[in-house]
Amino acid sequence: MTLFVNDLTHMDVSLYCPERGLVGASWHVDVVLDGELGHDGMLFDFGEVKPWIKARLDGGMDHTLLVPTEAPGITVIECSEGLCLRASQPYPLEIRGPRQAFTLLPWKEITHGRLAERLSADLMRRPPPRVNDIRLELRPESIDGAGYQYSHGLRHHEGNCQRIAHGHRSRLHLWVQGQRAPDLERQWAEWLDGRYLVDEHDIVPASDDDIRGFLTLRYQASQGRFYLRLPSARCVIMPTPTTIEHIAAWLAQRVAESSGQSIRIAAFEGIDKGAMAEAHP
Ligand SMILES: Nc1nc2c(c(=O)[nH]1)N=C([C@H](O)[C@H](O)COP(=O)(O)OP(=O)(O)OP(=O)(O)O)CN2
Repeated sequence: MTLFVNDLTHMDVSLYCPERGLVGASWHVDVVLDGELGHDGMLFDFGEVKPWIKARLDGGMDHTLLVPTEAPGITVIECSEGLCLRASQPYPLEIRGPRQAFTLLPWKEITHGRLAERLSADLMRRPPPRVNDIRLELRPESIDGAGYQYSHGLRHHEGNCQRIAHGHRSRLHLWVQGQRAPDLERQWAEWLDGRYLVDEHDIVPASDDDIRGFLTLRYQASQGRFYLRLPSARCVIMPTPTTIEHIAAWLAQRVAESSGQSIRIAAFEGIDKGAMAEAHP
């Protein structure tokens, strides 16, 4: 018997890409299970399959930085924080943090198809009773308008969002005088795409960095110590934590000031959730 659960949960990660650098990603998670029916006529109670798989993903790859360790220019070593990733292309980057904030993949590049195979195999290591195959699929959200892929970390978050390099692929909706403004949406999404969103309180003042055009961020959170150094040109600095509420309010204000118009915004954080804000020039 085959059971399926579409859109069981979402995965939000950042991945290191030798062509694009640090990139945020979000996927729908669809799952198919094969096995034998029990005396209750079920393969696996939907009420149990969902939390079982979500817990395995949340405790594993979700909200980690995915690192293709065979990609050119990558080194990963142990350090006092846990692991240290250094990359030389497309720009110099260093990220340090506790081990659980990284997923190391012995590959040259990361594709969501390959990740899904790996997750399916991980789930099958300890399958539930009567389940003899699990196939998981990671499905990018279909975004017909403007979208962008950003990375960030929330120092004050008690859960996995404290990890300094996790991210999202997000829609952006803007309204001017009650009408959606697709050109403006595209313009701002393009500007944000591939950026790291910085809370200015996390920046380590370092004059050398300023001169060389780099930013260093450092903070301590409940999972451990985090560190990130990357070119300032890849960053957008905000005066607040980069929660989606602050991103929405800050972006609405920037768009209003630059366009000279009153703006309403829906800023998504990954798939199907986010914050709304309004601003006036
Ligand atoms: N009110 C807010 N809550 C949370 C924010 C936020 O900005 N405002 N941000 C986060 C994290 O950044 C996180 O990356 C979001 O994680 P997500 O996976 O979307 O959250 P859940 O694990 O709760 O949801 P699932 O998609 O069901 O896994 C967290 N909270």
